[in-house]
Amino acid sequence: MNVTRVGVIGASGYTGLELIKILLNHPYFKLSYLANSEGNISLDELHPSLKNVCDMQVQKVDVDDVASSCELVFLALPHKTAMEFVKPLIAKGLKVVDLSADYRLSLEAYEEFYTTHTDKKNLEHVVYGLPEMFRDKIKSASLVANPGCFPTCALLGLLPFMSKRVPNTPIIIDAKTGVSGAGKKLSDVTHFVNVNDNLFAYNPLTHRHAPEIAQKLGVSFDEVNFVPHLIPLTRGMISSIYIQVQKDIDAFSILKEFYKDEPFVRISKNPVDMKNVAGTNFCDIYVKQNRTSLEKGNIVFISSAIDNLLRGASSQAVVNANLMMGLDESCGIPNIAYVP
Ligand SMILES: NC(=O)C1=CN([C@@H]2O[C@H](COP(=O)(O)OP(=O)(O)OC[C@H]3O[C@@H](n4cnc5c(N)ncnc54)[C@H](OP(=O)(O)O)[C@@H]3O)[C@@H](O)[C@H]2O)C=CC1
Ligand SMILES: CC(=O)N[C@@H](CCC(=O)OP(=O)(O)O)C(=O)O
Repeated sequence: MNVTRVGVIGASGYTGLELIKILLNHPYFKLSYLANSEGNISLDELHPSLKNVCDMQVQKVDVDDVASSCELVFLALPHKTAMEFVKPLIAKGLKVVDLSADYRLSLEAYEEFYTTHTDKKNLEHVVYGLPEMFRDKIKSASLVANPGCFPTCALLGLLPFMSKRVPNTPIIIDAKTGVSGAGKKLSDVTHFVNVNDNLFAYNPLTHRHAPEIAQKLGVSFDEVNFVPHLIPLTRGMISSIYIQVQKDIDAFSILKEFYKDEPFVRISKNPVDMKNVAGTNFCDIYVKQNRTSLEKGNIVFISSAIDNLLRGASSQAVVNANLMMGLDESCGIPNIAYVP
């Protein structure tokens, strides 16, 4: 099997570090290029945890250097910055997995919830990188938009039940995330003193991930009631989801059948937790239906858990890269949780 040379731009960030850790152990990807905004620094100066593990240098990003060093590149960059690099990298024939939100939405929704799009051309052929939805398209994609962490967690919980949903009833997603979801930049909201011993909702019903969830479910933004909460832990995400479904369905059987061939979705008979997926690409899902029939149908409670930095970002990105390079999607992907 040929080895593919890969690069990470955004190597100093949280998802960049997770990418590096996975790629260093990957049997068919060779980490060949690392960059951040300033460069000229060794990887172990940026990430002391990698001392005596990897002695690579981190460069200031240069598109020609990326093109001569890699066949595939991961962009672990902030929104807006990512699309500035996608354009020239795709033009040079590289395959790109973009972890930012720049290519996840339609042009109209992106410009409403983010900013002006500067690379409309590549929006036309991008593939949304949720393998359970778009596996075949990902295999032939040159540009993959890696999903957001909340959308990954919510979509995997909701997808099995959308065909049974009572039309025009609300979809309610109450989600909790660890603080690493905000990236390494400092802010008052994510300051230790604000987060420690605390729990609060933010951007209720207006968060930028609601349109991403709605578009992939094929429903309107108004039907998705999404409220994220910040919780005082480093990594992990859990979504408590409520939807109304047709009467007389067997929710557990539907969930099991829907994911029976999926390597990275585990169905649980008990409510799921964050710890059992931390450090892995798994999404664990539990479902419970309310037996009391409403006039139109029953409420179903779905609980889904992921590691926001891995299934919500970096390990899902490497699964997508595996598919793009014709590899088994499980190749090099972490599957043993940080327990205890
Ligand atoms: N954290 C998470 O759980 C998730 C994050 N994402 C998305 O992934 C992307 C990365 O997130 P995250 O790792 O958390 O972010 P961080 O803030 O931790 O890291 C951002 C990285 O981007 C680099 N960077 C910023 N501007 C430039 C530039 N102009 N040129 C080169 N490098 C630059 C930074 O380098 P420097 O150190 O030099 O500033 C840093 O390496 C974002 O789009 C985020 O929304 C997606 C899903 C989950
Ligand atoms: C705690 C926290 O701030 N989390 C981020 C989600 C991070 C993520 O996955 O989203 P993107 O890839 O779309 O940036 C947020 O709520 O915006």
